Amino acid sequence: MSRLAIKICGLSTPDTVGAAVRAGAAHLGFVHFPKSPRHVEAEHIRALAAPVPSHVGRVAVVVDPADETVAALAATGSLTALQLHGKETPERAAALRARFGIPVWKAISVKTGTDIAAAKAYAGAVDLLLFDAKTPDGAALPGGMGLRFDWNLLRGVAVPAPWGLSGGLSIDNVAEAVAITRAPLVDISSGVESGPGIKDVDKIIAFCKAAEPS
Ligand SMILES: O=C(O)c1ccccc1N[C@@H]1O[C@H](COP(=O)(O)O)[C@@H](O)[C@H]1O
Repeated sequence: MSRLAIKICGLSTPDTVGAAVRAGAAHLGFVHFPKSPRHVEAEHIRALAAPVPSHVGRVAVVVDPADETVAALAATGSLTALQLHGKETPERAAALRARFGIPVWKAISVKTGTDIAAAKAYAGAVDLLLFDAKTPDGAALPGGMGLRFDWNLLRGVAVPAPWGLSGGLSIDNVAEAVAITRAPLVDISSGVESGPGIKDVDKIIAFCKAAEPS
């Protein structure tokens, strides 16, 4: 069985980037969405990503971005993937991938099994599907709120693309989440924070240990 991939998302400081790399994260996430307490500008992403070893992915998280927004992020030359976390259609996701030549991850907001089945429409259009909990109507953010969905919805499901699990993961529940879903990748943001947008080095280390014990 291949190693579980871990993505630590919402990083905004050099020390927490370094901690995530040393703890064994396969991907680092940088949120580019002004409403988020984790928002970082494109130039800040460039600086944060500069010392990151090339084997560690650098993912920009965006929400229904305009082409100009993606162009500015792509121009940093720092990204290994673009995570679309809004209401982007398969056609829009495919168009961004084709125009900017960056692999695209699509977050799928999940409340029911129907949401998981609907992800099929993105197969072939994106490089990875990320199942995340649906946030309530009118919520300030479409992710990063520490909400989880019923992981049993993914039990035994043959997902038609590379995929990952996010939403409400924590040091205490990640092993159970992986045991139920068999997710090949886990993604966490608020569960390794001491306050909104404040990443905690000790929690990052503990999460990586809990996700991949031994
Ligand atoms: O973290 C944010 O602020 C954010 C803003 C806009 C879209 C997505 C965001 N975060 C993503 O949400 C999931 C789950 O986060 P959590 O672990 O439940 O806090 C994760 O993929 C983040 O990348």
